[in-house]
Amino acid sequence: MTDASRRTAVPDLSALEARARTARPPAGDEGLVVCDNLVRVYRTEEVEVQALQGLDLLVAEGECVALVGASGSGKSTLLSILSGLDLPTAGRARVAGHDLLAMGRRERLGYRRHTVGFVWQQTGRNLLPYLTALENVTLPMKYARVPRRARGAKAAELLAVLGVAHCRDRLPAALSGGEQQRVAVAVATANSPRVLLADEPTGELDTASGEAVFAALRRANEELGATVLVVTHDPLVSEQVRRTVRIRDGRTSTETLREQGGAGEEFTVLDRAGRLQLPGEYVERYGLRGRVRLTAEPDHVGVWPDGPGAEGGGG
Ligand SMILES: Nc1ncnc2c1ncn2[C@@H]1O[C@H](COP(=O)(O)OP(=O)(O)OP(=O)(O)O)[C@@H](O)[C@H]1O
Repeated sequence: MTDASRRTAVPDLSALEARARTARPPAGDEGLVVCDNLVRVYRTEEVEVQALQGLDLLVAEGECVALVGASGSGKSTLLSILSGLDLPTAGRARVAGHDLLAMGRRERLGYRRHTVGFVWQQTGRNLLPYLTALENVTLPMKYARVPRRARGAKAAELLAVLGVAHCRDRLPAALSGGEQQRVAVAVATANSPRVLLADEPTGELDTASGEAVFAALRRANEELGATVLVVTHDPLVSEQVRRTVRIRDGRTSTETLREQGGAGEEFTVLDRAGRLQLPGEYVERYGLRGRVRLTAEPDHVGVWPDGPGAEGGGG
């Protein structure tokens, strides 16, 4: 088969682009967390910051996903939106059937109480300093009107599952940073949320404490059934989860999928409109600037630098 005939045997690029634009996953197979072209613009009097610039993300129920990316790439902004604390400027965000852009006050309160749990990086932000570990864990259940006896039993069980039963009657000030974060995971999972969000939960900890906190997040995922999204700069965390999503300039750019104990395979994310971000390393290596030439091959798409003799010069 000649190169030319090979090229005509596959759909041309505009057909592929049109197909990607209209592609929608079948109803009911959407994933527990769905972000579609999510935009968040912060406006102050002097500046406008586009923290999220059309971010797409699909997370299935039961996954444990690490979100990584350079400082300022939009990770915390995404987590704030998913937690129901912040509102996106445009796009679509659904979590467990809740439309995060359209929720009223009551639904938002219920969402934050029952559907999502949150662990912050700063240990002091997660726990009330004047309550013991056990009391901290029972508090969200009190707001959710769980009967008193059931609250105590569930809180004690959670602390045991997360390896901090010995901390139950101590105030946060009498706990190590790692213990405080594990108690924070217990607080965040007290009302059995479908989704547990954690923003750099091991960021302030030494390696051993970080490992213990990550083990607690894993337990929340594997034993308590929460879908976990964890923002992290910690390779210890990102290398131990099956799926790591990299955010670059307010968009999901690459994903690494890893089989247990194995090396990861990196994928680039294609959004629903057919757009993708080439890794900076490839852009540099092949001198890709401004316009590039695309070729539709039978089993792949080639990207070529524009310019004389470009095709065949490396793509
Ligand atoms: N309240 C705000 N007002 C204005 N700009 C903001 C606000 N919050 C975040 N930003 C900006 O939005 C962009 C994304 O910030 P974000 O905190 O989401 O990034 P990040 O990836 O979590 O960074 P880091 O890893 O440093 O925590 C940054 O440029 C930041 O300065």
